[in-house]
Amino acid sequence: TSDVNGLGTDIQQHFDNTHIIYDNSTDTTFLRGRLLGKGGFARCYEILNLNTNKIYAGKIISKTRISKPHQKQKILREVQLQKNLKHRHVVEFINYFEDDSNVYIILENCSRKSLVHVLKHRKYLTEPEVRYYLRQLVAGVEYIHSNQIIHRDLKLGNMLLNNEMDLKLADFGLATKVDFAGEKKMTVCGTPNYIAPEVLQKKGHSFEADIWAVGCIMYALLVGRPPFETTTLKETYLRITENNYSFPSSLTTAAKNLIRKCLHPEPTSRPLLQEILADEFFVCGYLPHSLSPTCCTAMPKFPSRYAS
Ligand SMILES: CC[C@@H]1C(=O)N(C)c2cnc(-c3ccc[nH]3)nc2N1C1CCCC1
Repeated sequence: TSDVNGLGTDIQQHFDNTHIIYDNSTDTTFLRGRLLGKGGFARCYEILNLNTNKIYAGKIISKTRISKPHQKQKILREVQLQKNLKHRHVVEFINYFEDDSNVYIILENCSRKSLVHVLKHRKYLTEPEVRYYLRQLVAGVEYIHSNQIIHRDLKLGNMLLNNEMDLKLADFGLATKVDFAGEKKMTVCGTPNYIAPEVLQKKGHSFEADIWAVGCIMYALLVGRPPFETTTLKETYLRITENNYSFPSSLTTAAKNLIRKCLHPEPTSRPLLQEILADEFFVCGYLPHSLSPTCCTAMPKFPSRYAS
């Protein structure tokens, strides 16, 4: 490809001019780049804004896939929930527009993908790394909860990393807005990955369901697999309702204690987000304020004075 707009061929490499996307609401032209993956109805691509030469991530949903009104409503709800959120650890919503064939959701690019990819390379992470990621996750969840939003699908695949290794909370496809204090949601339309017992049992759920997921995420990062994973969904759901999980001996007491608190079967007995950050696990261990990108593929060596 020729060097268009002085971008340099290193960036141009993923884009060709056979897929031009035009947003007439902002008179912006994009080039569609490489496929990043699929999420629900959407096919996700890297896209290049030709007006600014900036790269974004685009969720492109064919209108044939959302022909039924409730399917279109679901997309519009996701956009409604995400568009007003502005926080360092929540994926930035850039724009939403349509053309005759597709609906487009333009989002911040997170070039280092998700913690799923990190764990694929690393198997499991060191405690300092888990503190680093969890602190940012909790900050992002604190922000959305303060905006009366429950994410309801916190999982490694929705914890994305930008080029600077900042964690960004993604995918509000199962999220919901709490309309009044004390409101309990009775259903989720979709299947959360780290689903809390009260959601499974349809006993009414709220913000505490996200705390349960934080506990599952912490376990998965330290152990390399989720706490309730089995070969069948039915068996996994049985273990969740029975609160049946165990720790490998490799985990420290502080880590086990915090996970246990987050995975309490009684939602109101789980810690608040502020209490998680004040927990012994965070306070009595090294919390790096930055992480090298090499941590995506290789175990870091922290200065020995910061043992664990
Ligand atoms: C667009 C959907 C989703 C997402 O929400 N964002 C913000 C995102 C950003 N950059 C990326 C990205 C990956 C590699 C470079 N950028 N990916 C994102 N994803 C992925 C795409 C496939 C599954 C989830």
